[in-house]
Amino acid sequence: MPELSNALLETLLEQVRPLTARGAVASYIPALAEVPAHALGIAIVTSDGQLFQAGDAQTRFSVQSISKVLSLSVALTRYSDDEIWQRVGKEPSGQPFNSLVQLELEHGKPRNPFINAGALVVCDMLETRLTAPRQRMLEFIRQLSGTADINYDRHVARSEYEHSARNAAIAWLMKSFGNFHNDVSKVMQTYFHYCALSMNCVELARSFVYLANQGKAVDGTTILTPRQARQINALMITSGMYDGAGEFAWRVGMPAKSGVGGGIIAVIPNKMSIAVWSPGLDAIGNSLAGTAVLELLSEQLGSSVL
Ligand SMILES: NC(=O)CC[C@H](N)C(=O)O
Repeated sequence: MPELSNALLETLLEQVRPLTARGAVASYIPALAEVPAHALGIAIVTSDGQLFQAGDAQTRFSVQSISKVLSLSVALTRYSDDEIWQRVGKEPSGQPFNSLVQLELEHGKPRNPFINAGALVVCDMLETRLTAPRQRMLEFIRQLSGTADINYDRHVARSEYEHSARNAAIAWLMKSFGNFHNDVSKVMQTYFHYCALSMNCVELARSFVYLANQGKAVDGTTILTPRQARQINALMITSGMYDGAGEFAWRVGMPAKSGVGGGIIAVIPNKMSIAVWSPGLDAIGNSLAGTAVLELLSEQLGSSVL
């Protein structure tokens, strides 16, 4: 296995760079379409704290659905397992991330916490038990990343709120089944702010080390139990890439979570956390070049979980 180095990561980025021209930047949230389409970055933080990076690893972008892992993690510290899993499932959806069809058929219980419906239920739970859920998330991510100036991109959050018909439909449908307890627009605002967290690859890779390190953050603090960290990794393998989870597992073989901002966070348990960013998306909404970099990396390292 080759040694990890910044030079190795540079080489991988150069190999996939042509793909940055092929993906489509998300435009259904207008503010997301304003990003530089050809950006490409990667950062790795190993479980013993080494950092490797290449390309646009220090440019912040909208983490979008990567935040669904963070909100679930906070929920796991405030709710018992039973309370969470009676309201949201653990199965892959096989459907687009913002689909309504399955939700109607399954009586308002989302398949998993990593599709929009599931994350909205998790935000609804946080709204019930936290006095200031937005502030709590900022404190959480600042602690995980060791970076005090991480913030929400209010322009992106507002843009999402102005184009929220589908998420609102999802939330109201769940409310009609009794699986949504708080005010819909209040919870959506929290959800959109979480999606609008603005972070770079280095900050993301550092933050998600807790999933590679059995629940312990970079600074050694316990965030989750080893069992909870393993369970989140399991959910990421089966549902982190939406209806592309099977293809992604086949190509890359790592637990991962994508966002329509073009970021992907991936984990090799007990070894490292990896953040990649390239805004061009495939038809499912996963970063095209980002997936390709992770595929090359897993081949190069000969190391994945599968
Ligand atoms: N896949 C994503 O990143 C989707 C998140 C986005 N904020 C939405 O709700 O549609």
